[in-house]
Amino acid sequence: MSFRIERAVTAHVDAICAIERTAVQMFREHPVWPFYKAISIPPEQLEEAIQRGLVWVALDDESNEPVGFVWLDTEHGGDVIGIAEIDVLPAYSRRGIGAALLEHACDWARAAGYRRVDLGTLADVPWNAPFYAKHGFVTVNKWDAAFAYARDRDRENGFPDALRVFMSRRLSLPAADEWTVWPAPAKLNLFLRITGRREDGYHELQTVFRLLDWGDEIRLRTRDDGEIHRLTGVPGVPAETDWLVHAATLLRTHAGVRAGVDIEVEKRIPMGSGLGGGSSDAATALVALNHLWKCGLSADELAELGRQLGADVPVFVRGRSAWATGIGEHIKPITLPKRWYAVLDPHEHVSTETLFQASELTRNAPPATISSFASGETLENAFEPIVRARHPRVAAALDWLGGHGHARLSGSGGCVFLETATIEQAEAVARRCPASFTAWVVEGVGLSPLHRALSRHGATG
Ligand SMILES: C[C@@](CO)(OP(=O)(O)O)[C@H](O)COP(=O)(O)OP(=O)(O)OC[C@H]1O[C@@H](n2ccc(N)nc2=O)[C@H](O)[C@@H]1O
Ligand SMILES: Nc1ncnc2c1ncn2[C@@H]1O[C@H](COP(=O)(O)OP(=O)(O)O)[C@@H](O)[C@H]1O
Repeated sequence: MSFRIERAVTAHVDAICAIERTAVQMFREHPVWPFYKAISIPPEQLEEAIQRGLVWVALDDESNEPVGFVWLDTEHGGDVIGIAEIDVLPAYSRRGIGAALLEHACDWARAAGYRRVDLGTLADVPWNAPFYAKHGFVTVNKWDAAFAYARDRDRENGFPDALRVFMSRRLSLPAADEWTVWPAPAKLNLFLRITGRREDGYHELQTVFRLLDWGDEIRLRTRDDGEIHRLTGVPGVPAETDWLVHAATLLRTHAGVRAGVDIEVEKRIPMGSGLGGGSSDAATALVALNHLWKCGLSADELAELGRQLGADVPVFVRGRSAWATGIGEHIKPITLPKRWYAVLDPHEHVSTETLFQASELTRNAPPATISSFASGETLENAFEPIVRARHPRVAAALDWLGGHGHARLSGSGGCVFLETATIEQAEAVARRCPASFTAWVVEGVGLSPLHRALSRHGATG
């Protein structure tokens, strides 16, 4: 039997839950059984982890069905990542599938700049602690402050503490000629008002950019020959027009760099959706390559290069949820409460340029204030009436979501969203989403995942 490891997709959720249910039967005779019997993987949490690219499956090459999986957990924070779960169907054990999954996850974590992988397991089960020990994990003092988070979670779950052992494996940073992995987060515009038009046709606006803990994944590997190659790309976007390539080329020229780069992208942010995917990809290329190529450009210089690429690029370069004015380039970081979002994709490409040209667009709105936004008084999006009139599918998505709370359009659309105070509320809305739309749940963040990655990779900027 041969197998391959791939990123899990939403369609794998049921199979993964079934693998876990089958694998747990191996503990029937173990004192931990009453606990394991009572809990199982929450499918919604698994789906969110899959959408964030944190789950991989081992697929049987013949059946193409998952026979094992590994799930990483970023809750530890800083440069530490956790293994939330790893399971292989008992019928497929002793074929190296578990080891391959473990190595795959550790390789990804290393490329993403993580310096340590932690896990909690059972000391006395041969396929638990001894298996991890064979793969470079060492048992740590479980009372160490670094494991307080894991101990708390065990306590919340009622896991019998005496059976638990925590293990860690150190990871080295990728060498200069190895692949590195960088996030390109999406954004939502929590409101958008147009206050004027400049002589060059660009519009003066006010908006709040909320960065999300979800987005595209960019892989970069520097080259000595100065060439910029996009190896896997954005469907429907040729390399010559890809913002990633534009950003890399602009930085290389501006900073007089001799090196080049290989680029791969895993596109998750729908294009032309108002979630800023192209702009964020460009910002990630600028910020990550500034580090990898050792250009030494300041955040101001990078943001200015970003502005030359597009109005939305600077906020992603700065990496903070922000109040923005000008054409979107004057950015003031803003502290927003912890919130989740149910985001709906009506599968409608909306042209930003066409909307900005619409005759019915309100271009002379009075300026709003941060306090009018914070009080909930200013939450409108100037594009919404026009998008509603021109794009019935987006209107239908707004109407459906509006049945659950205050539905909003992001940027020029077509994605729409609803803000909630708890993850469960967002999940409850996403669960009921009609099949004609795609819904998912994302968390808003203050600091961009790109900048967290930059710190992990040892940069200060
Ligand atoms: C509407 C917003 C809100 O965040 O986002 P999206 O819906 O695109 O995500 C942005 O303002 C979009 O920014 P971005 O997508 O970077 O715009 P650009 O590529 O610079 O410009 C695309 C076109 O939109 C128009 N444009 C853009 C920004 C702006 N402040 N005034 C404009 O008039 C210009 O006609 C330009 O030709
Ligand atoms: N790396 C990229 N990712 C997404 N879109 C890109 C990229 N490079 C170029 N584009 C082009 O930019 C257009 C706008 O993309 P995007 O930023 O996703 O939308 P929006 O501005 O609505 O948030 C796409 O339709 C696509 O043609």
